[in-house]
Parts: sequence; structure tokens; C-alpha cells
Amino acid sequence: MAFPQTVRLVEVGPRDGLQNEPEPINTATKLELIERLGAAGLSYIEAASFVSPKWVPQMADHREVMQGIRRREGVTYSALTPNLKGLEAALECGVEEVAVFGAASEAFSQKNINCSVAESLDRFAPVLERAREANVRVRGYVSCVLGCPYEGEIAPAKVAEVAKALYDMGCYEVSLGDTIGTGTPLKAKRMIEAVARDIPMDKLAAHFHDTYGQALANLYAVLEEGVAVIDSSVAGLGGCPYAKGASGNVASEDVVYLLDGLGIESGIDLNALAATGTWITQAIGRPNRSKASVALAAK
Ligand SMILES: CC(C)(COP(=O)([O-])OP(=O)([O-])OC[C@H]1O[C@@H](n2cnc3c(N)ncnc32)[C@H](O)[C@@H]1OP(=O)([O-])[O-])[C@@H](O)C(=O)NCCC(=O)NCCSC(=O)C[C@@](C)(O)CC(=O)[O-]
Repeated sequence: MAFPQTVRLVEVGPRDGLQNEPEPINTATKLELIERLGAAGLSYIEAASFVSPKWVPQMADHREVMQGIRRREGVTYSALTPNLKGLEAALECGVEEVAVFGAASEAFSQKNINCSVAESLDRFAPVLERAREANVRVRGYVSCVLGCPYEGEIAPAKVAEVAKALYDMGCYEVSLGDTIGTGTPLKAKRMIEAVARDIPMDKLAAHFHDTYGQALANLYAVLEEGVAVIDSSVAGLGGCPYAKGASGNVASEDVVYLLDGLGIESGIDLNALAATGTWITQAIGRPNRSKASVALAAK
């Protein structure tokens, strides 16, 4: 299969990137981040998470964030909604798209959302139904697609099974999460091949963390398979609170640099994105994990 001609980036920095930060980040900083990302050309920004503030305190201001966004035309601002309670709150804030998140690992599902994989699918069904009524699209996530912090290896067939369940339920796109970044290119390719037997390639997204420095290589492998949606986080921010040791997502700037080099259109202004990465890492006192951003700043 050839590389796609265009790739859509799903910027998860404001949500996945910030959800694990130990120090409170004020809402104004989150809103400025979202604003700058939109200005850099990101057309899809995962802005907040309507989960329990006891579980993920950093996302407790989800309402203020969703309501405070200065919406740009052509940009989708989405939020995670694990259950009906989350969805109803998100709808009150005028969300136009949401995501449910399941896992290919039983142990991770229990730790992350306090239920089994089967129970999670049962919980998601009414979320999908209510979202459909409200004319809101739903994205589905599968975590631990290339390894689990509790169970270790995860069979591609298990990933395919959960991804298919989400797709059949009505998720318009399924994002495949290498939550702890243990994947390598061959594994990533085999996993995508397994999932793509049931779901069209253009309905799949790659959501790779960079814990072992493999994320770009893994993305290259799945781009070759035809994946055309990539989740990434500005400056490589992030980590999952329920996956100890998981580092950030692949850095958006590094993905854009890779895509530019491959001649694949993303519509993103690399310099503006890199400046955003420099700004947010300074604002929250974090190292910038994007090599492209650091290199551009040093020029
Ligand atoms: C899913 C629940 C809520 C179940 O949590 P639970 O305890 O089983 O739920 P419950 O229904 O028994 O409710 C318990 C309490 O939570 C409240 N509650 C219940 N639902 C909500 C809600 N939507 N918003 C706000 N509050 C909520 C509810 O009102 C109640 O409050 P209390 O009576 O104790 O005061 C919980 O486990 C949770 O919030 N988990 C957080 C999981 C999370 O956010 N993880 C990180 C995101 S996933 C990720 O990062 C991976 C991904 C997507 O990026 C892909 C990848 O890299 O793999």
C-alpha cells in the first residue's frame, strides 16, 4: 500500500498531554494552548475530558475549558466522555464531537475506567445512542494495542475484536493507542493489518506514545499501510495516569516534520506549532520532548 497523500492530525495535547500533570494548570493556559494550536493549523483538537475529577483532577475544569474556547471555523473541538454522565455534561457545553475509550486489556480497563472490557462496551452503547440523537459524532479509542502495563503482550486479534465492537456500535473512527509506547514497527504493522480486516483503513487512527523512542518509526510503518489519521501531542506532552511509566504522545511537531519530508499534506504550519510547543513547555515548566521543536528554536 502507498503512503496517503494527506494526513489529518488529531491534536491531543490539551487532554492527553495535560491530564497527568501533577501541578494544577489554570484554565486560561489551557484555553491559550487550544487557541494557539488552532492558529497553527490543527483542525482537530481534543480539548477536555468529562471524567471524574477524583480520578483525573487535572481535567476537573472540563466545563470551563469547553465553554471558554474561541471556536475557529473548520476546527473540531472534542472531549472524552466515558459514560452518559460525561456525555450529558459535554452536551451542555456545546461539544460537537466526543470520544469513548476502551481497552484491549482487561487489567487496564479495570484500572482506567473501573470495569471490564465487556462492561465498558455496555456503558458505551447508550453514549453512542444519546450522541446520535444529539447529532454528535463519536470517536472510539482502544488502549494497550501494542502492550499493557499489567498484562504485557496483547494479541492483535484482541485489539481487532474491541476495535470492531466500537466501530459496529457506531464510532466513526477508531484510534489505536500504544498507551505505554512499547510497540515496534513490525508489531504495529501486524496490529494494523489485523484491525483492518474488519474496519476500513480510512476509519483508523494511530495514537502512539513515545516511551521507547519508537513512535515515529511505528507511524512510518502504519503510514505505509495506509493509515491517514495520526494522534499526537504538541511538545510530546503527556502520559496516562493509569499506565505507570508511560511517557508522552509522539510530538506533533516531529510528526509534521516527518510528513513534510514525505510530501504528505497536513495543513499545519510547523514553525507556528513549534513556537506553541516552546511556549506551553515554558508555561508549565516541562521539558520540550519534540526534537524538531527544539532544533527549530535553536536556529
Ligand atoms: C469512568 C469513571 C467515571 C468510572 O468511575 P466509577 O467510580 O466506576 O463510576 P461511578 O459511576 O460509580 O461514579 C463514581 C463517582 O464518579 C462520578 N462520575 C462518574 N462519571 C463521571 C463523569 N463522567 N464525570 C464526572 N464525574 C463522574 C460519580 O458522580 C460518582 O461521584 P461521587 O458520588 O463519588 O461524588 C472513572 O473510572 C474515571 O473517571 N476514570 C478516568 C479515566 C481517564 O480519564 N483516564 C485517562 C484517559 S484514557 C487515556 O489516556 C488513554 C488514551 C485515550 O489516551 C489512549 C491511549 O493512549 O491508550
